[in-house]
Amino acid sequence: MASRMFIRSKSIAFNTLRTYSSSTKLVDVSINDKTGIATVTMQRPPVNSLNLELLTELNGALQDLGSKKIKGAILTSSLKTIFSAGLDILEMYKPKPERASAFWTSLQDTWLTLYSTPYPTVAAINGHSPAGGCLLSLACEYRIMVNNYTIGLNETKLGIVAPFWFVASMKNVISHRESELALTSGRLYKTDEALKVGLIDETAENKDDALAKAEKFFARFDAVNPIARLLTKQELRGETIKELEDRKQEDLDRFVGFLMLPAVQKGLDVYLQALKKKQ
Ligand SMILES: CC/C=C\C/C=C\C/C=C\CC/C=C/CC(=O)SCCNC(=O)CCNC(=O)[C@H](O)C(C)(C)COP(=O)(O)OP(=O)(O)OC[C@H]1O[C@@H](n2cnc3c(N)ncnc32)[C@H](O)[C@@H]1OP(=O)(O)O
Repeated sequence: MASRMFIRSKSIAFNTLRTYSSSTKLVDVSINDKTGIATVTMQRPPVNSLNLELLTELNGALQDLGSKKIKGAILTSSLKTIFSAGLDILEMYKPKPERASAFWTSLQDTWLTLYSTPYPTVAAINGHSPAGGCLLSLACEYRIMVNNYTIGLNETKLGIVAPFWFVASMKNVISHRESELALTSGRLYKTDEALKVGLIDETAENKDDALAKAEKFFARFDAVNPIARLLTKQELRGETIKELEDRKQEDLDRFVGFLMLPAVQKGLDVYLQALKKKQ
C-alpha cells in the first residue's frame, strides 16, 4: 500500500488513520491516510507562545509537507483554550541581539512558508489567538474559530508596532478601514465579532467541529485543477510575499533596532508585569 510508505513512527498501528506521524517536541504532524489531510499541532504549553524553537520546528514541518501529496493542512493547537499567545514576549524583553535576529528571521521564514504553501491551509483556531497567533492564522487560506475566544493584532496595546507584512496580512483579509480601526487600537475581536468583519470565515462549537469544517473546506477543491489553484493563490499572494522577501533585511534591522529602544523595553516590562499580576 502506498500509504505504508508514509509510516514513520513505529508506535503507529497499521489500521489507524494516522498513517504518517512526525512529532517533535513542540510540533506534531499527522496525516490522515483516508482523507489525505495533514494536521499540524502546536504544543508548547502553557500558551503556545512563539519562540525561536517553536517557529523553527513549525517552519520545518510546513516545508516538509510541501514534498508530500496531501489534500491540505490544518494548523491548530494542543491546548484547550489557546491557539497561540503570539510571539514569546521573553524573546523581545531584554534580548541578546544575536538571538533576537535569529528569532525574527525564523518568524519571517515561517510566515513566508505558510503564506505560500502549495497545499491549501486552514487555521482551526481552538482558543485565543492574539498578535502573532492571529498572524499565523491570517497566513492560512481559511480560518475556523471556536466560539468565545479572542483574535486580533493587538501590538499597539504592548507599545509595539505591527510590521508592514502583519498589516498586509490583515488588509488582505479584511478591509483597509477595518484594519486601520483594529490595528491602531490594538483591538481583539471575540469570535462572533471576527466573523462579522470577515477576519474568520466560520465559527465552530469546539475543536472537533472546527476540524470537520476544515475537511469540508478542502473538499471545495476536489473538482479544481491543483496547478490552476496554486497559480491562482500565487497570483493573489505573490506581491505581499515579494515585498517581505525584498525587505527582509530592512525589516530585521528595524525589529532589532526597535527592541533596543528603552521606551519599547519599558512598555514590554509593564505588559509582562500586568500579565503576571492577572493571576
Ligand atoms: C517605528 C517602528 C517600525 C517598525 C516596527 C518594527 C518592528 C516591530 C517590532 C515589534 C513587533 C513585534 C510583534 C509582536 C507580535 C506579538 O505576537 S507580541 C505578543 C502579544 N501577545 C499577547 O499580547 C498575549 C498575551 N497573553 C494573553 O493575553 C494571555 O496569556 C492569553 C489570553 C493568551 C492566555 O490567558 P491565560 O490562559 O489566562 O494564561 P495566562 O495569562 O495566565 O498566561 C500563562 C503564562 O504564560 C505567559 N504568557 C502569556 N502570553 C505570553 C507571551 N505572548 N509570551 C510569553 N509569555 C506569555 C504568562 O505571563 C503566564 O506566565 P506565568 O505562568 O505567570 O509565568
